[in-house]
Amino acid sequence: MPTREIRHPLIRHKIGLMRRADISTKNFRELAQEVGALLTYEATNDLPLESYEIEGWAGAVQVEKIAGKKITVVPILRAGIGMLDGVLSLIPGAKVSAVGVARNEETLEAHTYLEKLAPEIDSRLALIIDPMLATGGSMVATIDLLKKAGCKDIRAMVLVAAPEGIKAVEQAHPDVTIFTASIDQRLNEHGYIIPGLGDAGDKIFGTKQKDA
Ligand SMILES: O=P(O)(O)OC[C@H]1O[C@H](OP(=O)(O)OP(=O)(O)O)[C@H](O)[C@@H]1O
Ligand SMILES: O=c1cc[nH]c(=O)[nH]1
Ligand SMILES: [Mg+2]
Repeated sequence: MPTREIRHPLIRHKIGLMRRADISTKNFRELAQEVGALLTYEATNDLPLESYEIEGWAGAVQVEKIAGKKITVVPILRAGIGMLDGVLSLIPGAKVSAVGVARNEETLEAHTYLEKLAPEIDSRLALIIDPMLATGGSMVATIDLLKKAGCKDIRAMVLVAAPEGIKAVEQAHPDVTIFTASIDQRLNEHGYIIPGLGDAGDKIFGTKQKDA
């Protein structure tokens, strides 16, 4: 399914702030959660609703609720944790499935080191969150393992995506829609997104190196 770049003014504004080289850990963290929430709003736009009746202040009233779908949010550790509270602020009852994937900084290959999935994951909508989609290796590995566990409806939310990563995910998993706040220009020779955000995990956890 085609990747969706959400060009909402609030998102454009917040991503702009996140690109500053001198941004503080506090501000980067806050903005990652806020953009995570805004992407969640878009990524859940088509969830089916069902009507039911309640007793309102003026008598019986028809209201709506999300029909049937149970949701699991899947942060790709560690940087994905930086968007988790933003997503849960809109879907507070969602179960969280933690997936640990680390990218080898030399080979850029993704290595999965943790898989702690929610129960009945095969009947849940899975919302994967990770700030960065670079080569796409981490995202493809995560979608692979969710599909192996039986997930059928998988969506991915990333703050910034490189065209290379989008292509890799679309080729490996054409049924998965990517929601992103920005499609950036390219990857550099170290596999970092240009203009990008630098190392999102380091910025969220305060382990940022000077030149990252
Ligand atoms: O698309 P890819 O080329 O796989 O790169 C993107 C991945 O790299 C970063 O994580 P990293 O491996 O640095 O781990 P971290 O979250 O612990 O910082 C980022 O958060 C993505 O998970
Ligand atoms: O640009 C990038 C690429 C991978 N991981 C990051 O944190 N940033
Ligand atoms: Mg990192």
